[in-house]
Amino acid sequence: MHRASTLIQVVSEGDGHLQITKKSSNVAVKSTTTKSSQKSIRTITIEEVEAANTERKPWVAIRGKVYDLTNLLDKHPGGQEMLLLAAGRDATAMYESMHTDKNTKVLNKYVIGNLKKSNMPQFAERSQFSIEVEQRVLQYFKNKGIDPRHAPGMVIIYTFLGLVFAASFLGMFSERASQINFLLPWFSALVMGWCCAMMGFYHLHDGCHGAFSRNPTNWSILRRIYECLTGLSTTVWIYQHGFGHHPFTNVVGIDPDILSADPGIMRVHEDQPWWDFYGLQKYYWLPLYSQLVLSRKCFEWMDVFYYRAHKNIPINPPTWTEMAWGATTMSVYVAHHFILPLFVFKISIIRLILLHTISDLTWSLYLTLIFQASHVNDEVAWPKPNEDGLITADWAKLQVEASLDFAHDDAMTTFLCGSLNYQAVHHLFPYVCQWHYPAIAPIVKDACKKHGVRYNLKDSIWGMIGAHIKRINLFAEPPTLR
Ligand code: HEM
Repeated sequence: MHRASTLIQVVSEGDGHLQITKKSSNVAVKSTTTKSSQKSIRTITIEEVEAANTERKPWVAIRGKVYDLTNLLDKHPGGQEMLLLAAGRDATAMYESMHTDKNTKVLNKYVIGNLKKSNMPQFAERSQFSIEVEQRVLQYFKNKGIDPRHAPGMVIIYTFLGLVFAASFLGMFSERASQINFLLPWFSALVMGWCCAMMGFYHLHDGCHGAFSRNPTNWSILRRIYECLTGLSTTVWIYQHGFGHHPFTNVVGIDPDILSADPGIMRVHEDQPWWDFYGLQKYYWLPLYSQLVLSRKCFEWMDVFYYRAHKNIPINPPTWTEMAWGATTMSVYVAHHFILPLFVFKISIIRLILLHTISDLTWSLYLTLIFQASHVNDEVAWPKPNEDGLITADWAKLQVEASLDFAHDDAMTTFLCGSLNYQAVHHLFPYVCQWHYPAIAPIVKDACKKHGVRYNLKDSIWGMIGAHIKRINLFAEPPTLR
């Protein structure tokens, strides 16, 4: 949960003095101190932090301070890999959404300086709502005597999806399946697409958020299973989703999950300038959503190895371990997705391409509709930083208000959406296992009611999809006509 303290910006002055500016939601206090009175503190630029993004020099900036994580690498309870992915950037919002004050006390041992100026938006001080909702949710787990990540029942779902994958794979490619019914391989391709989307909600989501058990090895196992079976990179997903979308939900031009670049593929917010082709978005959004998986399969490894960035998010140089994992999981994927069907099951290349296409289209549409619709609609908030890069509301409030929940208490919808119908709860507590969302949602809703935070909720999934289509159609009109 969010652990914001007073914002501190330290700006080095040419005369050897440090100018320290403290900002809170209501006050701005200025004080000046000399370098000699703060011997260990030096001013570090964001460019220096960005260059320190490797195992040999892993720095990170959080709330105006810069930390050297070298001595934390082997001790981090969340594992070395996660720290190395986060290094070389201002990771304030991501760090605060996953850690507590207790963790920050440990982190303070590694401070090496003050950040001159961040290049990422900063959120306002923590509100009473943020403090209370966290305390009450953690108290719930304390009363139950369980860790928020503890949910052994998830293994049943992971295994079930693995079995569906195996069955649909055989249905798509084995000779026996087409002998049973000539339509069976095509139906199996649809099931395979659904299953891959579901593995995105379960294996990928839980593994990358570290939301299943406290053991980073288990997170890694989930990630590698997903990569082997689907051919997609979980590393890119951690950058896009974990370091981009979650900390900066719905911030136009910053949240990489929302199609809001200029010129972007779609226009979903008034701050995006108008281009004539947006007039056609009410026709092309569906085909656009349907190609997501294919384009990711084709291009995302280039983001890691060639561009070293995914949209606006810099990607760190991959470690040897990461490269070895990438090579292994991709080999497994190519072996079972292409070599086995072509050379063992002896199906034609055209048939292989058609079956994969059906599977990928189903997968893309299922996944994209759910994650786009729950953030892109008229009901949610669209936080906007001011000229100083400050977002004046607190992070926790905006996480709730920038999400649209749907179909609470419908267990089947919860299963089919990987609990993302509890989107606000997921955003507030990304490290809590999804198994617990239905139980903690009433606590969150009650805290929202008490503190006047808007909780957006639709009765059914169709209500949410309807709200999404309405927004797409609205922004397909030139601004002057609306
Ligand atoms: C900016 C990047 C990060 C920094 C600087 C950081 C730092 C820390 C620190 C200092 C601690 C306390 C260590 C201790 O008590 O000895 C901690 C704990 C932890 N971190 Fe991180 N971390 C980062 C990213 C992550 C990520 C991306 C994850 C997982 C996805 C993660 C998962 C954890 C977990 C599970 C704990 C234990 C929490 C607990 O005490 O209950 N961390 N981290």
